[in-house]
Amino acid sequence: MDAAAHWQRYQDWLYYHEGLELYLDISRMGFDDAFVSQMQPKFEKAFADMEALENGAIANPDENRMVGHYWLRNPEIAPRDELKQEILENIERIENFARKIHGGEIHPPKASKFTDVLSIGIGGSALGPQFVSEALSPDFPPMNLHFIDNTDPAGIDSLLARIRDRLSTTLVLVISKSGGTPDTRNGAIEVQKAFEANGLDFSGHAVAITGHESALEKQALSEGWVATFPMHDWVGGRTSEMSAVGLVPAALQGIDIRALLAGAKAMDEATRRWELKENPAALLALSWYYAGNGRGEKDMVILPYKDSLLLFSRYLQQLVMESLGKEKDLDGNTVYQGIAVYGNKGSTDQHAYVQQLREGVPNFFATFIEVLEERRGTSPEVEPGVTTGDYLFGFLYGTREALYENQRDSITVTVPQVDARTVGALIALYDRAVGFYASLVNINAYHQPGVEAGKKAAAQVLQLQKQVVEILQKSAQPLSLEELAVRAGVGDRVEMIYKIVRHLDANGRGVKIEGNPRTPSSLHISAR
Ligand SMILES: O=P(O)(O)OC[C@H]1O[C@](O)(CO)[C@@H](O)[C@@H]1O
Repeated sequence: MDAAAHWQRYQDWLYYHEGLELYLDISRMGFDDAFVSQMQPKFEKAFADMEALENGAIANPDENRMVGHYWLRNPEIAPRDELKQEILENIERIENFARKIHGGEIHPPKASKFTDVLSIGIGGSALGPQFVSEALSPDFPPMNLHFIDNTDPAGIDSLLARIRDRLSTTLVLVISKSGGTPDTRNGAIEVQKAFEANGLDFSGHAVAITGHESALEKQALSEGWVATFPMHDWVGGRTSEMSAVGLVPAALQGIDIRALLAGAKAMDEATRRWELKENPAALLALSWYYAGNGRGEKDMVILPYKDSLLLFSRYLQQLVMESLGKEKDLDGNTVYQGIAVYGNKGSTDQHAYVQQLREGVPNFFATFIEVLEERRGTSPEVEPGVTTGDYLFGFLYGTREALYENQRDSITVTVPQVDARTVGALIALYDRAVGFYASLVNINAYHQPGVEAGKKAAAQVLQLQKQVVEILQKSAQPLSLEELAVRAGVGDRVEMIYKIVRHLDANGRGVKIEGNPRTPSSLHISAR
């Protein structure tokens, strides 16, 4: 294609949202008109599916649930009046809560004001708040926000060490839709113990954001925690940023949650259009389908050229991969769907993996995110007539060109600046695109059956660990791994038994291993 044809294609496919001043350019994806015509009927179905979903259909058939995150930013479209009222009241409650916390009206038991927020949650109960905080936190926020998003003891220690001096003025958010996720529960228990060890009453510091009647809600109510906020069963974890899950931490950090919701609402309106070219989420889904032949054959590399959008790829990783990574389609056929997502930020990645993107295995398509505003205020020159922002801009378009020259396709999303409205719009753009893509490939985007397998297997490992400890404590002499496995009734799982005793030994947990680690079969295991 020559330069004039490129320019024409750019104009033919350019999407622009006037209110949001957002551009979407898919002209560097190599599809042709025949492909678009062939996709048209699939899109008719995707638009119809989405309309039904927004109207309250059971869009998540496996869990028999409505999918209502779109109502959160536009309560007017909620299918029932009581839902609408509840959403509106919650937003007000969250704003009032943040105001009272900031003003000291709600304060810690032993101090006049909360200074810090510690958010404990994982997956959808962490990634949205982390992304939004990184993108939008003011330089000097009214409260510092910290996260525990793993059951990693060293990670918890490190965080607690950093806030030790301010524990007495730290507000703890425990965020879990199910209220039973072990990682989150463990974090909460350890933090509660840290409070107690410092003579502090945890319940006077703790807030629960969780589903109705979950174990977490019951605990919060019975222990008299500072507050509880609801997470509705019609909001999925990975699309919960605009529920209390995202809004409470954001409001506490001083982020304009009304603007976040307004940006998402404006994008939702745009992505309700049935004309493919007028619907940015449909254009994204079309591009993804084209890139990977509707089978996820190419990975999605997300490259925001802006430090504050660093966590966007991590946020999208869960949104896209947990939603689209499915073994079965809606008719029960085995399809192994999904799109792998990774990314970091430009131009930093230019000095890391862009080498492979340009010259290596062509198994991806890139998405550049461009922010027009360099910074608030003017930029000094680093060379005559050139700013650091010019370099960032040059690197983005240079990389886009270099990739295209080597037959690597890309999408470019351009936003005017990073603010609450644009971030809300970006979140809404991608969650709608995921919904459309799921319809195109006929899968349920709103469940995550695969996650359960790992959780069940982990529970079995912990059960086996208890058994191993008991057997060793009762045994008069050291046992070999094979003997231990047989006594535990799992003669075929010697390797797992080995991993368990090695873990216990390494952590001084009452197990001793003697012998040469190079030949595990020769080892002798005993209770310490
Ligand atoms: O909010 P919860 O119930 O603790 O779940 C956390 C995350 O765990 C998952 O269920 C996967 O294990 C995600 O879908 C979810 O976002």
